[in-house]
Amino acid sequence: MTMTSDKDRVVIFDTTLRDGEQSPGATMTHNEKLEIAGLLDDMGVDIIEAGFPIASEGDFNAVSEIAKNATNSRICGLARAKTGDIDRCWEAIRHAEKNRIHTFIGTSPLHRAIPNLTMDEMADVIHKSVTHARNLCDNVQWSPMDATRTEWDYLCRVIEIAIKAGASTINIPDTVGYTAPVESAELIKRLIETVPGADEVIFATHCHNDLGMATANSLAAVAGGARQIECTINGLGERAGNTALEEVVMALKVRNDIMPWSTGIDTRKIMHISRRVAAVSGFAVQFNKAIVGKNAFAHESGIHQDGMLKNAETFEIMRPSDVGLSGTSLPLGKHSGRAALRDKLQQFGFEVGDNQLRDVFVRFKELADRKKEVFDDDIIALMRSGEDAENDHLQIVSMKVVCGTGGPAEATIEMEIDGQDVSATASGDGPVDATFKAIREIHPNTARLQLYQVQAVTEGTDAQATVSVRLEEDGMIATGESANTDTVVASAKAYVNALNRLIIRRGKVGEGADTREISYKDVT
Ligand SMILES: CC(=O)SCCNC(=O)CCNC(=O)[C@H](O)C(C)(C)COP(=O)(O)OP(=O)(O)OC[C@H]1O[C@@H](n2cnc3c(N)ncnc32)[C@H](O)[C@@H]1OP(=O)(O)O
Ligand SMILES: CC(C)C(=O)C(=O)O
Repeated sequence: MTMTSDKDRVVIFDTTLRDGEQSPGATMTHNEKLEIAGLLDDMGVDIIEAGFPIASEGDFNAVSEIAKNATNSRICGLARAKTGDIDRCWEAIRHAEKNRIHTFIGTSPLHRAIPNLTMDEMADVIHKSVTHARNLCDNVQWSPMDATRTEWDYLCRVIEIAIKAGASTINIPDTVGYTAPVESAELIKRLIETVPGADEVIFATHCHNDLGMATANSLAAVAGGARQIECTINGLGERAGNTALEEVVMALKVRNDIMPWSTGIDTRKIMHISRRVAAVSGFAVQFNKAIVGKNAFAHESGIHQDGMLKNAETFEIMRPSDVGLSGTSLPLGKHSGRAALRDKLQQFGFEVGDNQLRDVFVRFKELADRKKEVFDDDIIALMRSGEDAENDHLQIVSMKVVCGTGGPAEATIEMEIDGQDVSATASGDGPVDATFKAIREIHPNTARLQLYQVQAVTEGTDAQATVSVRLEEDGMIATGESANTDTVVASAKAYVNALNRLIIRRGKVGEGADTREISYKDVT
């Protein structure tokens, strides 16, 4: 058993509802915020930054209600270095069992220029604002916004002022995602070594992902001595986003050997909250997003699928169940191999021998070359359309259909009949009618079309259509089915499948049952 002391514990501060909501277009409704806050509370987030109460009535109401409902998490509100902001924030969070005022001001030269304050004037504002917050709430966090572009001496000076005024958490924001891991670790380490009183407070890291380094910078800051990570679900946040909660939490769990710090997060709740945040914010998660992306536990290529079927550790460093997924997914596609195909067929109850597998695999690859993704239904349709294929009397070699406005459709079909190539061209009322007429020219018959049915079995414009055809001849019924991304091709194959079965039936009715001469047209 691993023993964890307080100094090894990393506090998770989630700001999905504040910085996350600042993403253009990510605004959440009151009830959605309450729902997400409930999920954060339930998954073990230590501190929820629920909003910026001065920003609007809506924000104030949401923060207030979240504060009243919280059961485990500490509820925090953001406030500028202004008495009015801080008072409003306190009003919203005061009913929480555990609360925090987070007040901030931009300390870098660029940000000092905005309110046009000298270094001394800003130092005074910081002293007054933190003191005011501390008089209201016994848990105050202070942030020098744009800390990573603030002069070293000034940064040390203002942090010391905030600590002396009563802040118990000092957050070091990399507001514009400018820092890099080595620098991030070094900055926190030097601040803790240099600033008087630093060892009595918790240092936090708040990173943005403008250069794609937010997760790395946050973990480096922890290595440097920070013990609070500010983050959001799915990495939602201003511009390129904030540090993703799921990434830092899982990194600390999976690589605890080199990053021996723990969090209180129940990681099995990650996937659910990720999906809910994506749904309510309208920000879909990119497919290849670490931990929560659709492909994070999916393997399409044959070598990987084969490895996964033999030992999941070959290509996965964490178990899907660790993040709340029921399992790995092995979607079939053009890069898949026989091992995964056989496994998928077995799941559907198809036990195939090596020869049949070889045959299905060839047709599967043909399909995968035409389709982006091969769905389960595609595989079932593929198996159905392949039944009896070896005994087929009539086989389509190629077909070309021209249709559109301004004239009847025309179909040219080339078929192989007992090793002989034959072709015919026919026109008809639409592409399917022309196709069936061309087939009838090649293989004349009196079979009546009883049923023609098209069904899209998979999604999208490249969906496979399954076509069913039922023929009746002298009281004998034969059905054929085929699936293809091209509905007309599926129709032709289904029709030919039905004819093939009819031919077999004719043979079975009795010797000489099929007395009609089958005339084939030679290829010209
Ligand atoms: C890096 C971050 O994420 S910081 C948080 C950013 N989040 C937000 O801004 C979302 C919520 N904000 C809002 O709803 C609005 O900006 C409000 C209500 C806070 C303020 O609205 P307005 O009064 O209309 O001001 P506006 O947004 O145009 O400008 C911000 C003002 O705050 C001042 N300001 C900015 N940061 C601070 C600070 N930490 N302390 C004191 N004043 C500040 C600016 O100098 C500017 O002042 P001015 O109006 O005297 O020029
Ligand atoms: C308010 C602060 C912490 C912030 O969001 C930032 O600097 O990015």
